[in-house]
Amino acid sequence: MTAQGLFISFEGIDGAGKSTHVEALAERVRGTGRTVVLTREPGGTPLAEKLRSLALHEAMDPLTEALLMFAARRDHLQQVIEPALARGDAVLCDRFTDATFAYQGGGRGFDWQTLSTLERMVQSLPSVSEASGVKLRQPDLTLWFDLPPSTAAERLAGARLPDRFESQPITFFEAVRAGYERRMSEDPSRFARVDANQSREQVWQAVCQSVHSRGWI
Ligand SMILES: Nc1ncnc2c1ncn2[C@@H]1O[C@H](COP(=O)(O)OP(=O)(O)O)[C@@H](O)[C@H]1O
Ligand SMILES: Cc1cn([C@H]2C[C@H](O)[C@@H](COP(=O)(O)OP(=O)(O)O)O2)c(=O)[nH]c1=O
Repeated sequence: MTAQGLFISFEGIDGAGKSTHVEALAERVRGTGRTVVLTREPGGTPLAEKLRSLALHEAMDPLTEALLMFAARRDHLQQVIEPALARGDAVLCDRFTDATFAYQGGGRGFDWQTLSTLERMVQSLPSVSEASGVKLRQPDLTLWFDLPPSTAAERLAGARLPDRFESQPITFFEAVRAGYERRMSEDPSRFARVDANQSREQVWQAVCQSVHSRGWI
């Protein structure tokens, strides 16, 4: 019997504090004896990293942007995520599909239903039987680092050079945050909302608590 893989995604607006905790959580999960694959979206494969650099730096219309995100995801799923889960590894991913719904859907106002159609095309798993219907690859847990956009902007000021998304106004990030909220309401049990408006140590405790309560660390 193969061990079951574990898939955890990290989400939130830019500057919410996700990246600060990814490596530490990876270390905790490694401590349970699992191999950890630490990755990110858009990106995670040579092709997807090229698509990332286009999506983050070139001007384009919202449909092109959404298609690039899903094209990068498709390659990432096929080359990295699915093989890792099949081996029984833990995949820790800095952003996944919820970011597309939040940024392209919420932030850009791109059609939610079209994103759902693309999600089904890109993330469907081979069905075990016809009766079992189409299953989609989704994270086992999504840690949503929730922070008011004004606080995130303060944290990011001077921290790094802004890309096409990070240079957006606060109203854009309010809409992204609402996108995450909507996405969580559609599948609440998959999400743990982490109050990111606390000290690093308190946020870390909340992250550990969410993963520990599921028996994974
Ligand atoms: N709890 C916190 N309190 C204050 N600053 C923080 C906190 N967590 C992270 N930061 C800082 O905020 C900035 C953005 O954090 P980062 O982890 O890069 O965010 P993200 O990956 O979500 O964009 C970094 O400079 C980081 O050091
Ligand atoms: C995965 C994904 C990311 N994004 C955006 C969110 C971020 O602003 C940007 C890159 O994400 P991120 O890796 O968090 O940026 P950084 O390395 O600067 O912390 O891409 C989308 O718009 N849609 C998506 O589907």
